[in-house]
Amino acid sequence: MIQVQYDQNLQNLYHQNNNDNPNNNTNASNNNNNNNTLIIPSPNIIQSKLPKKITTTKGKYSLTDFQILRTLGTGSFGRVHLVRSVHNGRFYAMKVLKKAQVHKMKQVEHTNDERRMLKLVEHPFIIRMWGTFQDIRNVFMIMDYIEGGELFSLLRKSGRFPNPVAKFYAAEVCLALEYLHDHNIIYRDLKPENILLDKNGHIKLTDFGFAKEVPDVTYTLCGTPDYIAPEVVATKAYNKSVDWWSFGILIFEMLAGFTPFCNPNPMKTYENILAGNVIYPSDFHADVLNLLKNLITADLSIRLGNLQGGSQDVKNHPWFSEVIWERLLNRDIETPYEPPIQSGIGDTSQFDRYPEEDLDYGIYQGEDPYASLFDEF
Ligand SMILES: Nc1ncnc2c1ncn2[C@@H]1O[C@H](COP(=O)(O)OP(=O)(O)OP(=O)(O)O)[C@@H](O)[C@H]1O
Repeated sequence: MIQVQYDQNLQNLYHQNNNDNPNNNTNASNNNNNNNTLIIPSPNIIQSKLPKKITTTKGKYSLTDFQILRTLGTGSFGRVHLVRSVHNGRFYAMKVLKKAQVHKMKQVEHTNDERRMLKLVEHPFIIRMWGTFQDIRNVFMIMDYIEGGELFSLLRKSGRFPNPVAKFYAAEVCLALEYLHDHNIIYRDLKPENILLDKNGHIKLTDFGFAKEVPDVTYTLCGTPDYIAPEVVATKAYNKSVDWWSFGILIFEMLAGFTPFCNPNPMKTYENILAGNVIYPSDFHADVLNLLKNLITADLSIRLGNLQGGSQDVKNHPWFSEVIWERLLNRDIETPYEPPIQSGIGDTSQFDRYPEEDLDYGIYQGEDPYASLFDEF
């Protein structure tokens, strides 16, 4: 395990004097008791809350605009490459999904959802997408290149994070989730692998492969076993509350170095989730213990984030009492860790090496049996 140096003081994140904090809710410790109203999902389909941007980047870019440099990560349906624009010399991440694989795994709808949502969301802690295109075999998404690597890698190198460091990352994730939920988007795949660190050490949520615009409830079983909420495992109707469950698992993992229901066999993991017994390490701070007990709970009438106060209940929890949310949102704070990278040169030192394979990109002639499925790309 490598010793990672953090700035644990995080002076800009926290108030020296709690009275200064406009968000400091002195009743915060009671928030679970006072607001324990379950938000009943509306049966009516409500209007999309996503911004109505008319700009479309379809057709604006093509493969010839980019030089492919190396693989940054692989996924179930393709891979993500570091690429360089031949026009402006800047680096981008290009996610490539194989149409045949996406179709075979019944992920066509999720892939179109991912494109649609990434095109529309705009938030400091969410990845930005610039454009998409396709050839006969693949669909391509061009995103900002986030040089600092995955939070997952930092966590594995560190073993676990000190309380203030975990709190910093959790607070930024909380703002990203709040934004998505305000726009009726459930993220559904929160985990350290999908949280990237930018060159300054701020988070960027990536991989919207399971994100969905859901005004009320949905049923699809998706996510990553260790992080899936019990109502999803039990194939019940669920809503945004599943992200707050995963948020609890994320905080637990950052502080403990492992997830609470982990088992090498995913079926056992699901059994553990349904049984719901969490053994908390004895060194967990009382505040975070209280927060986690109100996030990692199958009881939706007490799960924080799902109550009348929504995300505000989470932000007002005593564990977050020092956080100045406006400054955090403005990135006007010191981060606990700055990835050791040289900015602007496409430094990939924070990413694992993946075997490179022959690429079948850029073929436009021939039969494309999936052409009609990816119209928007
Ligand atoms: N914008 C980016 N900048 C830098 N690296 C990225 C970026 N997007 C993705 N990556 C890297 O590629 C990996 C895979 O990306 P992503 O999770 O989006 O692919 P996926 O095919 O949906 O994966 P999975 O099947 O695991 O869901 C990420 O974990 C990350 O390491």
